Amino acid sequence: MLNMASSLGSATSLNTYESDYEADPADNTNINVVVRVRPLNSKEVKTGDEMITHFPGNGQIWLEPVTPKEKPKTFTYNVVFEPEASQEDVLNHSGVKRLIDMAIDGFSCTVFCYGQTGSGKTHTLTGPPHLFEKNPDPFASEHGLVFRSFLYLFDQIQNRNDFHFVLKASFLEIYNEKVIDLLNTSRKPLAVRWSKKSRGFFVENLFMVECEEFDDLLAVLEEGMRNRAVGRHNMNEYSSRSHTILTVHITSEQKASEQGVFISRHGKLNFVDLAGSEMTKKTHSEGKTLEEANNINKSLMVLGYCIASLSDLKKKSGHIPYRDSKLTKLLADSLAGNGVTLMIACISPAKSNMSETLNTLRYAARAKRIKTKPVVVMDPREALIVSLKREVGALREENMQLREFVQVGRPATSDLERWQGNTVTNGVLELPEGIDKEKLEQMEPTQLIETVMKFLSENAALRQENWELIAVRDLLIRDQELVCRENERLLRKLEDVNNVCCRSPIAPVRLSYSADKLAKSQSDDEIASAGRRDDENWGYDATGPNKDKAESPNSAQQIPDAISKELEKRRIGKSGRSNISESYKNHKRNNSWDKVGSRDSSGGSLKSAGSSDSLPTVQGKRVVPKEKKSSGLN
Ligand SMILES: Nc1ncnc2c1ncn2[C@@H]1O[C@H](COP(=O)(O)OP(=O)(O)OP(=O)(O)O)[C@@H](O)[C@H]1O
Repeated sequence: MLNMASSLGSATSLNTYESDYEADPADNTNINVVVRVRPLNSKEVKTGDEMITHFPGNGQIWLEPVTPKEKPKTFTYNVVFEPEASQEDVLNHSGVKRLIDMAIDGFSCTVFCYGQTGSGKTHTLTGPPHLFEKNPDPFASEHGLVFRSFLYLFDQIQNRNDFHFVLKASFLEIYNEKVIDLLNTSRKPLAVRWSKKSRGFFVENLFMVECEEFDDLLAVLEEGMRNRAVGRHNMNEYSSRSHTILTVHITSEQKASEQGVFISRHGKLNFVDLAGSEMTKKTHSEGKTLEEANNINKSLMVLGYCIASLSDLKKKSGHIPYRDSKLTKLLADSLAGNGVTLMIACISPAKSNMSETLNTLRYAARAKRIKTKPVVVMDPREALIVSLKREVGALREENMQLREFVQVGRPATSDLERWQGNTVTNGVLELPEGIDKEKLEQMEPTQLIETVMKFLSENAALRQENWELIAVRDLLIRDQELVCRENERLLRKLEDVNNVCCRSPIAPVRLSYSADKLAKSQSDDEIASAGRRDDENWGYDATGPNKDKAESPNSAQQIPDAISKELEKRRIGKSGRSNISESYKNHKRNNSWDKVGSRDSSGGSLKSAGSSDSLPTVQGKRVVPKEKKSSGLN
């Protein structure tokens, strides 16, 4: 494979290309441009034409200067395919596989071949025309990118078991500025119209063939290839006299819920074989061929203007003359819209074609600067609801985490199921019970607005609830810090008291035990329980002197004042804790959480959170989560 290594094998050019494709498709993406150089043809070899193309690697190509005074002209692209590159190399290294993957995911993708007449555009896309005559051999090594892409497409589709795919194909040509359906033998010109809905041009009444199997797609390719306009001129035996667009529409449906709700995406894969620009003097065109050549050159010129304007940032916001030709109308979306585009610039290596080759390389360099903004094609209503549901899902997740943090408890299982049943998994909308996709499509605009409004208000309510929960969480954190500080202070004091008591002859030895115990208790809960133990030890009830103190060896009267004071303070600490419980009681909720708390007797329930089923106060304000408003779609 002669110089393949220097271009294809050069990791930089390939890696650069592939990393471009791996970028987030939602970001602006440049049109990817690769160059394919055909070998010298027999005529050129016979006339002793020289090769002027050189391949230094890294996606570079340079052309020998015609005169010694001139400098060599160097261009850089994503990949350069040298004359020895095979059809399989083009499939594997042009980035077309990535394009097919994206089309399956719902993007609109286009591969187009550009170049002078006889430079190898048709050869690259479909292979030589004889492949489609009589009984085509499906295993011929000359099959081009389209055939190989179909195989790859079917392979990929078969690997995606969770999707249901519907493939439809159309094949048209633009011949002398008329759009002809290549799958309809009547050859009646079709109109190109603007669709308000899709905000793009489309061909009216274009025949679409549903393709269940690979053979169906192949049949479309063969039929179109047989019907397209081909002519003969001085530079090409089988010269395409028209631009052709073969489109595979890929509709994927993914099951989104057990209720039989599906989310559908509409990807598209266009293969555009442009007719070659020609110098009529060189091709010796006349009569019909001359008229064809003029039309071809005119539409390519408009395409050139569009590409030049789109690649120039200053002009991009201005007028782009898409409407000046049928070709640019139909390619508008691929060039600057929501699509992903790959341009294969085909060139001849011969010195005799130097000026055309230079033109093609300049054209390609300009196209490389164009950015598109790929988006997945989805029903706008579905897309809006998917994004709202995703937001609701995120808020609910946050809400649950916050509830757990403030120990309010998880929502009831039934609530959880209801929520989870309506979340968005892997970008897929799970529509609520009772609403199916068909219903959604039939919804009146007012009904749809109502639905969206419900989602919005639910989002707002959840957000509000989350804010309140955050406030409660912060309060609890502050409270916990205070209790900890109080703890430490008490421990220090108790140690002091212990020291004093140890020195005193009336001090009970057990005090040091209490102090040790307390030193171990870090949390406020432990303080409370340690307090109880001490109280028992001392025969002292936290709420007052023990009734049975007479029976106790350590009556209240025996407690030194300092210790009594400390214990009193401890009750303050305890009451600090119980203040929170009190405020929980004060703010008993009247929403579904109540039920959760009362129903759930496990660790996360309201009861376990301070033996109360109410919420705390924040700066004297009641913190009561808004009663959960159901959107009706949950
Ligand atoms: N990479 C290649 N390897 C071998 N032969 C090639 C290659 N590219 C082109 N050819 C041959 O060169 C000739 C012209 O190619 P092709 O018809 O594909 O050119 P084209 O650019 O489509 O021309 P036109 O614009 O006139 O339709 C064909 O015979 C084709 O088989």
